[in-house]
Amino acid sequence: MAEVLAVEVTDLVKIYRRSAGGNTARPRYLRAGTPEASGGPATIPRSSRAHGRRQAHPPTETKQGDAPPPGRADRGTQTRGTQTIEGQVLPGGERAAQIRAVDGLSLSVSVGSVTAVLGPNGAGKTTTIEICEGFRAADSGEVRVLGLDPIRDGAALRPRVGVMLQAGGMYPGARAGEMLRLIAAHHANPLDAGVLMERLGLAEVAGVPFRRLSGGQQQRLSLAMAVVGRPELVFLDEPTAGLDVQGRRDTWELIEELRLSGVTVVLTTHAMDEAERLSDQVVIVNRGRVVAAGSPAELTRGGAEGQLRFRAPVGLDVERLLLALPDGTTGREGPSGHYLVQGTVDPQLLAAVTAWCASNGVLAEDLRVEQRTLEDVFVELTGSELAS
Ligand SMILES: Nc1ncnc2c1ncn2[C@@H]1O[C@H](COP(=O)(O)OP(=O)(O)OP(=O)(O)O)[C@@H](O)[C@H]1O
Repeated sequence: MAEVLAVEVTDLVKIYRRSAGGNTARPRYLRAGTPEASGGPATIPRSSRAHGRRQAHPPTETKQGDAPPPGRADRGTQTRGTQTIEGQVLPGGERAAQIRAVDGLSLSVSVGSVTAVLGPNGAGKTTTIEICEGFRAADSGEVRVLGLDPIRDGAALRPRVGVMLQAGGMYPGARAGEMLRLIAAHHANPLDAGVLMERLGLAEVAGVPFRRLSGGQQQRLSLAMAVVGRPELVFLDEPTAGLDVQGRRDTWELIEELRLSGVTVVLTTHAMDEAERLSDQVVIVNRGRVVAAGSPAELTRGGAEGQLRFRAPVGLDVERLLLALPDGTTGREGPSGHYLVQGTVDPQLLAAVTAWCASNGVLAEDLRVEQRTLEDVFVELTGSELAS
């Protein structure tokens, strides 16, 4: 029997266009903000979160100077950060840059599963999620959410889908408890708002206006608003970013409960432990494309059977070390003074590494055998380190 998919994205492309004079339009949260997406009223966007939480869309890596000057080549392509940026001269001589934020991305999410979307900053995660939420239009590709088109069928999807944005969708002056009850009132069978506030450690700030909540409290409230309507599917964009230990735990427990009750969860995160612990499927995105997808076990099973790690003085000649090891063994230094050797880890490999160190006067400290981790896979595929 065919697997039932909650989200299906095929060959998605999203290009942001930036003219020299201005920014690309932000999503129209007034028309489709978090509460509205959950069946609530229209909402007011905030340009940024308090307490350092970043905007839904930070300034792009593009500078005005990236576009070629008039009279030279019309187009120039370069890669900056994680995105491809194409300079372009518009008719009339205005300079523009195009950023391929999403570049042929495909993924699918089974009903009742938890999917974690990982990727370096600027990889295209939020853009993809916002297209699935119906807040942004794609340039091309196919998106189906619960079998429907997120924009055309937005009205039908709103009561069924919960959304937690990175920013936006809140009335700054409304009290936390009022706001949650308001959203709950727009749903046929909501969770008890008071109980949910209690669960997420918000009971004591129920009477505090949104703008006076701490960053972590604002985030917990956003999560509560995404789930209060008992959605079938929730999109959570970095749900634990900036939360304290208790906040992370509360959020994880809630996500685990959602999964147990059959809710499909799609979340973005930079935290390895979160992805590993919560998700049935991990999707790694880099430069607007999916570079790997599978369960944490499937992703970490591939490649080397194991690895050796040790600490030693910075700048060892890893090439020479590898010449002394069995064929097929790979290795690198990174971060400085930390060495990784990957291959078939057996007593011979261990002996060869220690023999090479001994003959080169190197004291290998903290030498240990490890299994490949999700972070190793991530670094291999994207070349970037995840924040933990
Ligand atoms: N409104 C916009 N206008 C122009 N460029 C944008 C806009 N929104 C996003 N971008 C650019 O598109 C690319 C992908 O951004 P996106 O927010 O989807 O990445 P992300 O993977 O969610 O990153 P992060 O981990 O930092 O949240 C980045 O280069 C970003 O600067």
